[in-house]
Parts: sequence; C-alpha cells; structure tokens
Amino acid sequence: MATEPSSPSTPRTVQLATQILQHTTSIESFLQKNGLPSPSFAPGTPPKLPLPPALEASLGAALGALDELNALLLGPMGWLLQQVGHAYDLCSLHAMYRYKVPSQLGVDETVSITELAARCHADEDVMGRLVQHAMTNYLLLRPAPGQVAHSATSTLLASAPPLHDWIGSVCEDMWPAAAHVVPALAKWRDGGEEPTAEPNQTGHNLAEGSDVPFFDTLARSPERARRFASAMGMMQTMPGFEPAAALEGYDWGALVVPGNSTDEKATATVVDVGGSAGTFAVALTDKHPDLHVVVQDAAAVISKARAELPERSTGKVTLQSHDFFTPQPVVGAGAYFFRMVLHDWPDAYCVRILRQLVPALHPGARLVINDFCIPPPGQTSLYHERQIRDKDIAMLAMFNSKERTVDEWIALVAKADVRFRLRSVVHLPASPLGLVEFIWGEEQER
Ligand SMILES: C[S@@+](CC[C@H](N)C(=O)[O-])C[C@H]1O[C@@H](n2cnc3c(N)ncnc32)[C@H](O)[C@@H]1O
Repeated sequence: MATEPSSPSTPRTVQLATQILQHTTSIESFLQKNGLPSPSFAPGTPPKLPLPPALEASLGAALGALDELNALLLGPMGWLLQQVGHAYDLCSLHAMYRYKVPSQLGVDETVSITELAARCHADEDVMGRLVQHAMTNYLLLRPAPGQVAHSATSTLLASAPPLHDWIGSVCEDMWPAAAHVVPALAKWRDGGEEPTAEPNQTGHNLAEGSDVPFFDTLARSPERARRFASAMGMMQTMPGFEPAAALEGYDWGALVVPGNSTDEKATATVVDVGGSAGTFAVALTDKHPDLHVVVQDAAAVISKARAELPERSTGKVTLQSHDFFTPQPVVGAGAYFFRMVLHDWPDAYCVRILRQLVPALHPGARLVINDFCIPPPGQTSLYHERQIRDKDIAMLAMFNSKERTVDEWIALVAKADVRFRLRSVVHLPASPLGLVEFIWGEEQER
C-alpha cells in the first residue's frame, strides 16, 4: 500500500508512526474482510500472517519503520542498552529448549511456576527467573502472577519437533560459535588481496576447543548431525526458503531435452550437490516428473535420507554419497545445483568445489547457485538488510565463510573457471535467496 506523503517538516518519528499506522490498518482490514483473526499471542495463532504479496510488502514496510522508530525513540544510549540486552534473549530460549518447557505444558493448561520447575526437574528459583524472562519475550504467557501458560510461540514449538531442533542447533551450535567470532579473528592471516582463514579456525572451533570443521564435528556426533539436518529441513518451510520459490523462479522444464524418436523418453539429470535429505529434489521431481535428480551429500546424511525418501520419488530421485571436494561422478548432467551450500565455504574452498565439476561438464551444462544474495546498500530497509547480515555473521562464526552479493558470486565462479558464463540472475520474490545461473563452454544454448 502507498503511504500518504508527509510534509518535509513532519518529524521523522511522526512520519514513521504514520507509515506504521497506515500499513497496519491495511493489514487488519484485509484480515477482517477475510474472516481471519487479528495477530495475537494466544495459542493457536497461525505461525505467520496469511497475507497476499501486496500486503506482505506492507508488512515488511511496517516492520522496517517500526525498527527505525524504536531506535529513534530510544535514543543512542537506550538503543545500545537494548542491543546489549538482546545478548541474553537466547539464555531463556535455550532453557526452553533444554528443559523442553513447551512440551511440559498442556495446550489449555495454566500451572504455577513451582509446578513447571518440578516437571522440568529444575531448580525452582532459577527456572522461575528464566521462565519470567521468556515471558517478557512473548515465549510464554503469564495469566496471573506466579502462573505460566502457553503462548502462540510456545505452542508452535511444542507442535513442531523440527522447529525445536532448529532452536537447539541455534542455541548449542551457532550461539557459542558467535560468541567466539572476534577472538577467532586472530587466526586470520594476510592472504594478499584478501585475508584468509581456514574452516577449522572459526568461532565454532574456539567454542568447542577443537580443530575440526563444523561438518566433521557433526559427523562425529550422530545426534547433533540429526538435529542439524532436521533444522535444515525446517528452514525449507520458512517464508522465503520454501523450495516453491526456487521451483518457480527458474525454468527447470527447459532442461528437459526431447528424445530423438517417439519412444525415447525426454529427460534430464539435475545433480543437487550437498542436497541433504533430498527435500528440494522431491519437490523438484514432483513438479517436473521428467527430471531425474541425483542428491549428493556426506555418507551419514545420505543413509538417513534413504530411510526417509518418499516412495513416490523412487526412480526419480537417486541418493548418492559423494564428497564434493573429489571429482564429480555424474558426467554430462543438464544442471549442477548448489542450494545454500557454497555460502558454507570460504572463497578458496568454493573454487576447489567448483573445479571438481569441470571434467564432468558437457557443453551447455548449467551451474545453478541458489543462495543468499546480499542486496546492494539502500535497496532494502536496514531492518531487512540486518536479517541477511545476521546470516553472514553466522557463516563467519561457523565456517569462516560469508554471504555474497550477486557480483561476488559472479567473480567467485569466474575465479573457478572462466568457461562458466553468466546466463541469468533471478531475485526470488520475498526471499533473501537468489538464483545465479551459469552455462558451461562455448556451445550454443539449448
Ligand atoms: C547448509 S546445508 C544445505 C543443504 C541443502 N542443499 C538445503 O538447501 O537444505 C549444506 C549441506 O552440505 C553438505 N556437505 C558438507 N560438506 C560436504 C562435502 N564435503 N561433500 C558433500 N556434502 C557436504 C552438508 O552435509 C549439508 O547437507
């Protein structure tokens, strides 16, 4: 929705408050017209507002304005205090995860904090403090002093084990690593044009006191590996990360080359490199049954994926254990697809991964990178830019890697091999992910 122009003399805070009011009014009137509930903290509230794309934009604008208004009204000192305060938010969320607090409460139940602490086998005083902190962040509700009940967020956590896994991975894998990012910078060395650091010299390594890269840490701990894979699967259901966006944003059907004779079946192979449990591959072959997708990942990930692959995907999705630092075994595929894989690796490692493809590539093969694309400065609100920059810092903490701009993706692929030629760049709507497509060799396009 277009906001009313305000006079240049209107103070910025009032401009922002007006925008918030206008956008919120549009959203509420849509919800009302469609018989949908107003946003609330009550259990059973949908995980996200069910809005059409135009109102998604309104929601984004309202949140961006709210963030700026909050910072302006707090003033620099208050804003700093708020930043510091956020450092403790994950403590109470972590306690919710560790003690499975959401599962200890019945949906319509109100219990005393004493009773909840007993159900959690936790110290009453400490648990009471953590729970009351969680209440201030709307993670739980306080129906009366000393009482606790479910909120919209805690019911969601109780009902979705992968979401619980994701919180666990954030609190126990990523958060300790983030706290060690800055001390880990001492390990970086001057690599000439760009300083470099290894994937085993990260915040994660300092936090763990180990020198193995994150994915090797996972390989040594089946439960942590399961939790991380579950968290990755959960991410695929989050707004902007669903396979649907990448399915619609790219012409997968164009990869299918018709056979020469009528009895020759039209088909093409897509290799989903680092494809984890195959969530994307299943969605892709559901939509394009003429495609054959080979999902490649570490052996432990593939053996778990085998147990979970839906029956309808048999014959359309092949699961293959493959280390992408070794030569690509699928020769002559139509496309090699990397979805949220290369952002886990520093540039020099991405170059090594991409070069492993080269002997397998036939002219015209596509390299499709479906990954975070940092927008150019000023293209989005700082609030929205912060969401993707948070991910960038997470990459630094876990892998000494980074999120990249489209130009950085293009430069990186050129560094791997100049025979990869840029073919298209797609910015997926309402998603921090883009699709950057390259074509191999001089051959005319299909
Ligand atoms: C961030 S996850 C992305 C998974 C999936 N593409 C998605 O979109 O959810 C990165 C994947 O790379 C896999 N991986 C890491 N190192 C690998 C290696 N050396 N060879 C193959 N896969 C690897 C991990 O097991 C993990 O499944």
